[in-house]
Amino acid sequence: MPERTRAVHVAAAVLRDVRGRILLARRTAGRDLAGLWEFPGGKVEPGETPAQALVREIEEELGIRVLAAEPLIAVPQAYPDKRIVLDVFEVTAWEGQPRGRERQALAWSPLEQLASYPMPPADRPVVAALTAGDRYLITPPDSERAGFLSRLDRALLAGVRRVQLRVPGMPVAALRTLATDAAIHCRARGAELLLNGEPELAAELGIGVHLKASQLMAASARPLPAGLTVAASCHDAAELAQAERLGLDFVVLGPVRATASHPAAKPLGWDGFSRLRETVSLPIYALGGMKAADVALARRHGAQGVAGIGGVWPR
Ligand SMILES: Nc1nc2c([nH]c(=O)n2[C@@H]2O[C@H](COP(=O)(O)OP(=O)(O)OP(=O)(O)O)[C@@H](O)[C@H]2O)c(=O)[nH]1
Ligand SMILES: [Mg+2]
Repeated sequence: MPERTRAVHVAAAVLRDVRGRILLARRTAGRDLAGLWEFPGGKVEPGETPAQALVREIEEELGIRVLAAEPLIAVPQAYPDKRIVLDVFEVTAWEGQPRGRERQALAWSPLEQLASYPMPPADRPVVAALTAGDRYLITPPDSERAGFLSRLDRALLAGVRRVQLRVPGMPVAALRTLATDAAIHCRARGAELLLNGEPELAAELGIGVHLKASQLMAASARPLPAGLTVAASCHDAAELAQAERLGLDFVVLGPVRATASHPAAKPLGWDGFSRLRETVSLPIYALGGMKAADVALARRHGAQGVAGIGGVWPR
């Protein structure tokens, strides 16, 4: 595939019924990716904005009129024969009753069953945006224990659903105690805790693990059983490919911007982030100079959201 093939821009809709279920449509025979389930929508035509294409496609495919929609996530994805940007909107108001006007099957899926529908690769980050947290908090290296747990509680109250406990150099006994306490606080708020770099201790405690890039590249299989989250730090296409091959749940990719903590690393920028994002279908958090206020910007480049130490914690 030529490096600079222009991406096909696709507008697609998340429609929710009164029970919060999400509408999926099945791609009909004879088209690419036939039989897979997708978010209804289609290609943006010349002269149209993505929002206009959304309204037209949803009318054509479902016979309803979109009245209001907000951007959710735009996923750049490379397929063997083309590149697309899957630009997904949350439709917040519409008129009419959806029906398959192109003989496509429709299904209303509860959020927790979305991931069980076979979908195209570009849809995995969309499902993750609908079901997983938009911020991935990484603990500061000097986490002092008492102060740390109350700070963690504040973050959980602010809606954080994923936390990585990273305390370089802490002796394993102290780390076990801190991780146990942090896991209890996270669980109480429906959040998950991942332990940086210590798969054995994570398995013992029944929590997830976050692998360093070197551990990722040395691994030949997921270090934890299914049901426990495995994530990793990635910086390039080779690390992303390895994470996808091992079936990891998500990764962080960066640095997107220059950071004081890693002054030597060359920043990817958002364009660099997008070009790497499209090579895999893993959910990815953007790392490096991120603030909580950058979530929407990150999602416009196909990230689930932002990961970070300083800027992402509530003050
Ligand atoms: N609508 C839609 N398209 C998706 C999704 N995921 C995904 O990879 N795509 C890809 O986006 C591209 C455009 O979708 P489409 O075939 O619906 O385009 P369209 O409605 O304009 O139809 P047409 O070209 O058959 O007339 C296809 O290559 C499709 O495989 C998704 O969730 N929804
Ligand atoms: Mg379509």
